[in-house]
Amino acid sequence: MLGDVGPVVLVGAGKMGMAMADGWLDAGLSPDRLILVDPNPSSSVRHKASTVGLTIYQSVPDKDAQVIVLAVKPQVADDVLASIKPAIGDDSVLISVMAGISIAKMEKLSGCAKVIRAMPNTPAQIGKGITGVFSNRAVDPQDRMIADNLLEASGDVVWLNEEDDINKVTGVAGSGPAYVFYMVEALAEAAETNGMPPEMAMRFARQTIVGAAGLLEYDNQTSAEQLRENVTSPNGTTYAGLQVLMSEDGLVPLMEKTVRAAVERARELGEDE
Ligand SMILES: NC(=O)C1=CN([C@@H]2O[C@H](COP(=O)(O)OP(=O)(O)OC[C@H]3O[C@@H](n4cnc5c(N)ncnc54)[C@H](O)[C@@H]3O)[C@@H](O)[C@H]2O)C=CC1
Ligand SMILES: O=C(O)[C@@H]1CCC=N1
Repeated sequence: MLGDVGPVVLVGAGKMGMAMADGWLDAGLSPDRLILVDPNPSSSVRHKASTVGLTIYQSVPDKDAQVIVLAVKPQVADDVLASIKPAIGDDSVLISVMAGISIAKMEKLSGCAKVIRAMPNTPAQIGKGITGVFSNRAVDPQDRMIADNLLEASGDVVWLNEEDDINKVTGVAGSGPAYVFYMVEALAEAAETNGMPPEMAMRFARQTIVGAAGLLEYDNQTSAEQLRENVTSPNGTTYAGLQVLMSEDGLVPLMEKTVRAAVERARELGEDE
């Protein structure tokens, strides 16, 4: 699927960058068309690169790239945007997955005309991510197709109407996997409080979330609400538990506060410009 794409320069071979790179390689991107740039790659990334035949560069090679993907922390955005200039040609497309950093800032500091903001999540690593995407006007249908090909290797892709929508996607889906992993931790902790040994508590909590997520995927015509109701016997145990979780100060207001905090932080990261 990605046989004709590249060269793709991935700047930042960290958790998100490598999650996407795994998807691209699985989708047929040739390792010699993927250029990793990271001055400080982890040992697992170095191992992966040598296994697959990828070269890791200290800085961006002085050669026009078709696509440059920025997956570094927003805090180093200024330096990194200035450093990618040697790889930018007239037709290069810059795709940033950095939370908060605006298109205007990226245009200004990198000099790249075609800029796309994308917000993926780490399930990209197994092709089950979802990515929100927004581009500037210079990005044409051909560029969008290339971006779609790359991003679809990570899972679903949703093009957004406004740049601020990226901040909303960040708070819901970019950060969302962490909320679910924390739910596993919380469920295990509650199991322990109710008398289960720690190892057994984590085993039951983790597999319960894995199983529930699997059911959402397998039974994708059935709403989450219906799947919940399928578990809930009248006046049974689930009903008793949900009375707490669905109460006025239960999960909905907590989740609203959680997502609001993440969305506001995404907006703040953009304001530090
Ligand atoms: N981790 C996640 O779930 C998600 C992260 N993001 C975004 O992805 C970006 C990266 O986040 P993570 O992968 O979690 O961070 P990370 O810390 O795992 O990776 C960042 C990588 O950038 C490298 N780096 C630092 N300075 C560099 C430079 N000058 N040139 C090239 N590489 C450099 C680091 O050595 C590191 O390997 C952030 O902007 C974040 O907002 C977006 C969606 C989800
Ligand atoms: O925590 C963060 O800032 C990044 C963006 C979305 C997920 N991780």
